[in-house]
Amino acid sequence: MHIHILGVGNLGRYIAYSLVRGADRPKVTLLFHKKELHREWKKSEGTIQMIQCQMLARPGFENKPLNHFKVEDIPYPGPRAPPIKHLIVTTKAPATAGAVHSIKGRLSKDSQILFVHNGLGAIDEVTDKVFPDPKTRPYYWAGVCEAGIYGHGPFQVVKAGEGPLVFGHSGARSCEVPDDRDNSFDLDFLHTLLATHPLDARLERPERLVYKQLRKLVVNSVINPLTAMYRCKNGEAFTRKEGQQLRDALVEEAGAVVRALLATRDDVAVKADFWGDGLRNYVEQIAYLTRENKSSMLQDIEAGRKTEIDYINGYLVRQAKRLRLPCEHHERIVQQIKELEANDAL
Ligand SMILES: NC(=O)C1=CN([C@@H]2O[C@H](COP(=O)(O)OP(=O)(O)OC[C@H]3O[C@@H](n4cnc5c(N)ncnc54)[C@H](OP(=O)(O)O)[C@@H]3O)[C@@H](O)[C@H]2O)C=CC1
Ligand SMILES: CC(C)(CO)C(=O)C(=O)O
Repeated sequence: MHIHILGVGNLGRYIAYSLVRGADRPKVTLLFHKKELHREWKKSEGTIQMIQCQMLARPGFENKPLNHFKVEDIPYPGPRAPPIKHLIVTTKAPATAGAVHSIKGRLSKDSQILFVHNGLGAIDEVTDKVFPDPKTRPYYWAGVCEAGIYGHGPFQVVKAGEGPLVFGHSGARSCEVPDDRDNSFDLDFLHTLLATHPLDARLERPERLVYKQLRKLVVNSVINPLTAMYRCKNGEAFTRKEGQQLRDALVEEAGAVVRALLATRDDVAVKADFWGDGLRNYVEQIAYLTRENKSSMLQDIEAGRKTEIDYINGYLVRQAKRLRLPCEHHERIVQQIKELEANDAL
């Protein structure tokens, strides 16, 4: 088994490290899209290290760095780029379609792609811009990662929060439940992912995966922009007085859009999870459990990077427009975050 990783940032490094620590020990190749990565790779002496957060205070007790990786440039330097059979894409949502496009020539119907990113809509872009033809489209998997990972040193990542990687067969469009009879998946790839113990990878049926993606979308659509706007940790998103009404309105609007997206599903219990106090309490619980974290959106704003707002609140706004539902609070917050992006990038 040979797995390529596209998007060699925090999550990509964590997944690459976990794969070679897993029971199957696949060959793992990191795809480098810029020269700086080679410089950093040299500094780390060609190793990746994953440190458990609690071990940071105990130097000498960290996991050993691992050196079982190959690296390859994008574009491939040789005359004929070998095909990629198993790919894990861990770019941020806005970069995903462009990144996959840059290695399109190496992918085919025989390839398996696992996408792991926050938000929704990036897979739709890959389908539209890279693989519009279903006859040549790879088999898609999507994952929701509940662990918290941040960078520490050259190719060194810290696992700050435990959580599984929930994954399953994905449709070519977000929220689409793919045909169960499509069994063209690669059993070895599935087995390798499930055998990757540090990832705590859990396979879900497609409709359950969509449910998990939507729950995460709602959580991110409330916690991320509020923490970015108020420059606060996740815990404060629910404890501060300021913005209480806005927070409740965001939960309510997001719930209504998601319920409409699930309208064709006859699973009443699932739809009930996106109603009123239950949904609000769920978001509050995640804010509490991750209370010491800085959300990824706040981190992006602080670093002057583009955020994933278009794939989180922006996704909800686009769906609300299509379904003719009100979504003014999310629409406004998208604008506010874009203004912050523009100001902080100056
Ligand atoms: N870190 C975490 O704890 C978790 C992250 N996630 C989600 O996972 C996704 C990735 O997050 P994270 O790893 O933290 O983000 P990072 O920014 O650390 O990693 C993304 C990587 O993709 C690279 N990239 C950008 N464009 C391309 C391209 N065209 N080709 C190849 N690589 C490219 C980036 O490089 P460059 O520096 O050039 O931009 C960067 O190294 C996000 O959607 C995030 O929300 C989900 C759960 C947990
Ligand atoms: C769950 C949460 C809010 C944890 O920080 C997250 O996913 C993010 O920051 O993007």
